[in-house]
Amino acid sequence: MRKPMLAGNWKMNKTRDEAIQFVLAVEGNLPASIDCVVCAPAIILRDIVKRAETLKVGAQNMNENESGAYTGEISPVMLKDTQVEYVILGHSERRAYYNETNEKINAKIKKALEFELKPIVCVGEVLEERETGKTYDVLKEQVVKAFDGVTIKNPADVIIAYEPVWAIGTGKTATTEVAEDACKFIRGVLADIFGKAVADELRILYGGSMKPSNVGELMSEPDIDGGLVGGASLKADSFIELCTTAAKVTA
Ligand SMILES: O=C[C@H](O)COP(=O)(O)O
Repeated sequence: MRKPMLAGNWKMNKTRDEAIQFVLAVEGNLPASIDCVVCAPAIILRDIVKRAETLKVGAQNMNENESGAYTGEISPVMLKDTQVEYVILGHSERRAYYNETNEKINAKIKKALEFELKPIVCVGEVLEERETGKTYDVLKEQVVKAFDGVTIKNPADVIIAYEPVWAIGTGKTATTEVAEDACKFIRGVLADIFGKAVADELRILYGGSMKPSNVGELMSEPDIDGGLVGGASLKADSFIELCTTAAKVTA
C-alpha cells in the first residue's frame, strides 16, 4: 500500500521568519493519513525541522560528494546533520540552469540513499519533446539512467516525481489523462528495472501547476500517489487545503 504524499517545493522563496510562520500555521491542521512535506531552502531547514511535528522536511538539492572543495554546495553529511528526511534530486530547474545530467543525478541518488536520505527524483519532458512524440523515450532514458546500479532496500524511501516541464509554473496543468499515462509508463519502466513488486510500492508524484482545485482529480488516478507542488505550496492555507483534499480523495 503506497502512502500518499503532498510535497511542497518552495524553490528560492521564504525568509526564516516567513518559514516559521508557515510551520506554526500548518501544524495541527495536517492529515495524518498522508505524508505532508515541505522542501525548503537549505539555509532555513534547521529552523523548520526544529518546529515541525507532523510536517516532514526535505531539501531541494544535494551535492554527490561528502565534503571537499565544492564552493556553495551542500553535502549529504550536512543534510543529515539538519535532520531532514527528504531531498529533491534532478528537478528540471537544476537540469536546465545548472547543467545537471542524468549521470550526476544517478550519483546523487546513490549518495542520498547511502546517507538514508529519501530522494524525490524528478523526471519530465519539455514541450518540444512532447510535441514531437518523444515523451516516452525521454522519460525512459531519465528513469533508466537515474536508477542505474541503484539498490532499493525500502520502496517507501524512494519517490519519483513526474513533472512535465511545460506545466511547471505556467498554470498549464497536464490533463489527468496525460499525467496518469506518464506516471503509469514510468511505473512500467521501474518494473523493468526493479521488478513489478517493487515498482508497485514506489510512490510516483505529479508536479506542474498543481493546486487545491485540481489535486483531487489528479490524485484519484491509480498511478498518481501525490503531488510535488511549487507555487501553490507557498501559502499555509493553500498547503493545508492541498493536503486535506489529497487525504480525502485517497481515504
Ligand atoms: O517542484 C515543483 C514543480 O516545479 C511545480 O511547480 P509549480 O507547482 O509552481 O508549477
